[in-house]
Amino acid sequence: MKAVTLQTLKDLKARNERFSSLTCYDASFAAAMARAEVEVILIGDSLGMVLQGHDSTLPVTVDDMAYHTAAVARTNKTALIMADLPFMTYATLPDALANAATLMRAGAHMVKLEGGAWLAETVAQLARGGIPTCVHLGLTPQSVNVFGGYRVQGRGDAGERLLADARAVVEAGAAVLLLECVPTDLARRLHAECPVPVIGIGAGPDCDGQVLVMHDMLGLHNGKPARFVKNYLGSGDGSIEAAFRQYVAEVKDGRYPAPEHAFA
Ligand SMILES: Nc1nc(=O)c2c([nH]1)NC[C@@H]1CN(c3ccc(C(=O)N[C@@H](CCC(=O)O)C(=O)O)cc3)CN21
Ligand SMILES: CC(C)C(=O)C(=O)O
Ligand SMILES: [Mg+2]
Repeated sequence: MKAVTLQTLKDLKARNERFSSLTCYDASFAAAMARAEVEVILIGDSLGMVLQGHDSTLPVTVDDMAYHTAAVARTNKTALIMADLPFMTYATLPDALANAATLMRAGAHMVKLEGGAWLAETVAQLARGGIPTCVHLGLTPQSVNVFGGYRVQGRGDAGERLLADARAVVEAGAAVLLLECVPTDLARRLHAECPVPVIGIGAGPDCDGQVLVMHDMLGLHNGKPARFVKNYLGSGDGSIEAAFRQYVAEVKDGRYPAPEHAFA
């Protein structure tokens, strides 16, 4: 696969073609994802839960994120590499710029931030400084204590507010949007009007890309998996690489996500 850039994602969107994304935190899995041609790798702050064993993403630091981003970037030279800015590391503009720079130096090609319209100035300043952003909307796990749990977001009036947030950050220069755990109809409406690529997780099929936490799609989770999770281990020859390949194929041909992976 040729190296994936933001332009690649724009070209795929223009042709209404789907692309795949998985979280990844280390060099060996990153190499397998290169072989399986996963287009976008996310070094997610979910590493606080799946690697470190915390019960939320809040304890994760920029140094944690830089360590895992560097490991991934050493062995995967083809995916577009996106890294999460962790909890409270972009609450002020100077912090956002300095912390995003740390992740870019570690090997990220773009950073992801959770929030809405209030991020507009941050997104604009990062873009001016040469750092593309993905804005994560809907179920933003860094706000789990505000939500009171990991629950579907954007039902009813909250859906209109989410659309307004999306418009504000795109206007400010967000390069990509990520929609987590929102009703399929809301994702469809946003996707229909959005000029930049939209990645979904638990947002139904009408997104440009899909993302899953790697551990989830390999069947490793503590307790009940979220509705959007599909286990790909056991695909093909049973290897981890075959699981990645099957996921990529199913995202591209629309078999994933099926209605049972989405919220009506
Ligand atoms: N392993 C893992 N997978 C993830 O997808 C993930 C993490 N960790 N850590 C950070 C966040 C937390 N996320 C979560 C966690 C739980 C649900 C969940 O259980 N959702 C319910 C929604 C119930 C409802 O409101 O109707 C579900 O049934 O899917 C969703 C996303 C997504 N992220
Ligand atoms: C669930 C995805 C979108 C994420 O932000 C993460 O893995 O941290
Ligand atoms: Mg995250």
